[in-house]
Amino acid sequence: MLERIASMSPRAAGQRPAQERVAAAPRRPLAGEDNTHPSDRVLQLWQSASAVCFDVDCTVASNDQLDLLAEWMGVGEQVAALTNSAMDGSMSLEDALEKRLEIINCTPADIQAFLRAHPAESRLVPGARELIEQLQSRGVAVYLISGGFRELCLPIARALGVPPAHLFANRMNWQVDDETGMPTKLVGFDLREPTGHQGGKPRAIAALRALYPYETVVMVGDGITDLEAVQESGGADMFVGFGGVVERPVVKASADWFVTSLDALQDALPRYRVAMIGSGAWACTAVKMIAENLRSPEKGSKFVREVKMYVWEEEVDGRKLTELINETHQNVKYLPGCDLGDNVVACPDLIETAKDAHVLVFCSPHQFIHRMVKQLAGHIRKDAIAVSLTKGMRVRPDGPQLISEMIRKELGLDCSVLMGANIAADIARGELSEATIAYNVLANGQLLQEVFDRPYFYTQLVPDVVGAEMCGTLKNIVALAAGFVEGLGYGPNTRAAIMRAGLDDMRRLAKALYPTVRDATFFESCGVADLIATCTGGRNRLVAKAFVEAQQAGQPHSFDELEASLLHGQKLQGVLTSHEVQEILRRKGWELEYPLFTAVNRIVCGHQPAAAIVHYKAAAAAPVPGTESPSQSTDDLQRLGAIALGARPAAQA
Ligand SMILES: NC(=O)C1=CN([C@@H]2O[C@H](COP(=O)(O)OP(=O)(O)OC[C@H]3O[C@@H](n4cnc5c(N)ncnc54)[C@H](O)[C@@H]3O)[C@@H](O)[C@H]2O)C=CC1
Ligand SMILES: O=C(CO)COP(=O)(O)O
Repeated sequence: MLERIASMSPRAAGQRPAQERVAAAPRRPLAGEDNTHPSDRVLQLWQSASAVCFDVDCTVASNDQLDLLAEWMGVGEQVAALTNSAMDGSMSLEDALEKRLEIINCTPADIQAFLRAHPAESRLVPGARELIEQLQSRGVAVYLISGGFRELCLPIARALGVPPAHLFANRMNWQVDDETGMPTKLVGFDLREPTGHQGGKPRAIAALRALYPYETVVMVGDGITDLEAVQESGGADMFVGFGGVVERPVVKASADWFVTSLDALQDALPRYRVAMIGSGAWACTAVKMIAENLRSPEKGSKFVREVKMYVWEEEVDGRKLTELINETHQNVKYLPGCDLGDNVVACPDLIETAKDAHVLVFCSPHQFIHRMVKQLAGHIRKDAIAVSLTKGMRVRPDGPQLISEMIRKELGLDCSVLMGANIAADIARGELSEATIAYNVLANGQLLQEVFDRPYFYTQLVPDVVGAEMCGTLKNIVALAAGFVEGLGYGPNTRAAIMRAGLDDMRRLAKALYPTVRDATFFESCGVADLIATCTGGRNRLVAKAFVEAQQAGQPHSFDELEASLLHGQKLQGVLTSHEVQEILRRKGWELEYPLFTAVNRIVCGHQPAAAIVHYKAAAAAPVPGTESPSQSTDDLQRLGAIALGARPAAQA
């Protein structure tokens, strides 16, 4: 991720959903060709722009500000003639600026009075603020590059939401009073600014490109100095001529695209497609929220209304599940009774679902993701972004691989995660819930907030993808422990003790495997809140409790049997995760360091009875039948409290 540097950095290349990137500039329009409609190539460049530079006077501000100041000072006509000469190219920019300042001859007090009398908000070109807002919300860097003066342009930048650091303009030179040290008289302008010279705009753009890896830069402006931006190497890739305030024939003839309204540029911005990969209880709840957002009129200019959902096809009551969903707008098997919305389209074809999407939401049980990702490779947009709602990991010979890592590696996409205290069925009913969106690229996290945030679903941004994902993954093991103690009939003290011990294992293991993980992440929704929600209301807890109760009733059932009978097709993640995590602990020789995780795994594997959970340290240290457990030394047992607790490992009892 590229962190924002003084709010100036672009998103990392390839991490922003946008149309396909094109590096080469479009050909110059032929004489007489109609450039008032964008060609495909021009549209492609506009939609893939990583930075857009706007001229100020007569482009985003509805007049030439120096002319307006001159009018205010009573020398309007003389100055306007010089302005037009410079914009048409019949006089050099330096000369025109110098001469105009000489005529205006103002003081700082005159400028302040002028700005008070002409508030910037009332001088914006219609649609300028909205266009800039839309570009910024898509992660496009916006700059103002003016041949005018900073003193006059700053209020315009502020009114447009463009940071001062994104404004390139000339600076007035002031004579300073020797007595007071205050500026008094205008004495020309600072010639060191590139914008004070012919060819200054392409130079300013080249300087930006040297700093940031912008692939496509577009210049928008009304004058000949704006057109220069594409005429020198290192400058912009495309020039949009703007004739909404003044129409200049040379500019119109040479622009790659000529518009008279900024709305035309906004209308041509790409609208993002969102696709959901998964159709279980949480996937359906999430797609319901997404669909609500995509239906709302305010989102219409930015997102495509329809959201495709990949459904693992199966038959329900003799009908295909996808057909049932598309007919009833409900997933009758995994989230019955919940209206997903008429803009959700169920699709049994994974590639068909994902191929056009700019935002790919992964929410399948973790054991299926690797196969899906392999299938998708080479069939998705290169500029898409991904977010994973899946809680789980994969273990490879060289160590663990989180789902977000897998997506990033196999598909080459930036992948954020959304994790939190989110029991699907409760949120589907509209009950208030919170989630953490953990991002690598801030702008992508912000875009995801627009996709997910609902009045009953608040998201918080956290820059710790691995930390959030480790929380979501590991808490499923603790939830099994919580189910065991509940099934055993223990009260709140014991349940809280188990949750605390689990949180401790979670935090230490996350940090041991990924040293960048932040402690603060454990206080977010993805951390302690999800732990509480899952340990008190989730499916892992439910099935673990039933596991104990079945044993106590003398009718033991395996986890697989209980999953099938209690969850009706929904998938338990905790048992698989317990095995995966234990494999990591075993390989690293860390089994005793994480006693709650190890004890849960011993119980899940049948090496310990469920009752051993309340002596989890002893249970973790007990020998595993048929193996040489490294945890059998007296020192280890004493250190872990096994002897102090007086516990006798079940296998030996
Ligand atoms: N249900 C919940 O409350 C929450 C679940 N999660 C996480 O979200 C992820 C997805 O869970 P849910 O949406 O709840 O799913 P689910 O457990 O309700 O449903 C299982 C899904 O897997 C699909 N499936 C079955 N066999 C498949 C196969 N061979 N290939 C591909 N798909 C297959 C089913 O069609 C179904 O859509 C999990 O990692 C879970 O931990 C996260 C937060 C809340
Ligand atoms: O992750 C969850 C809640 O945030 C759901 O957990 P379960 O899979 O145990 O239901």
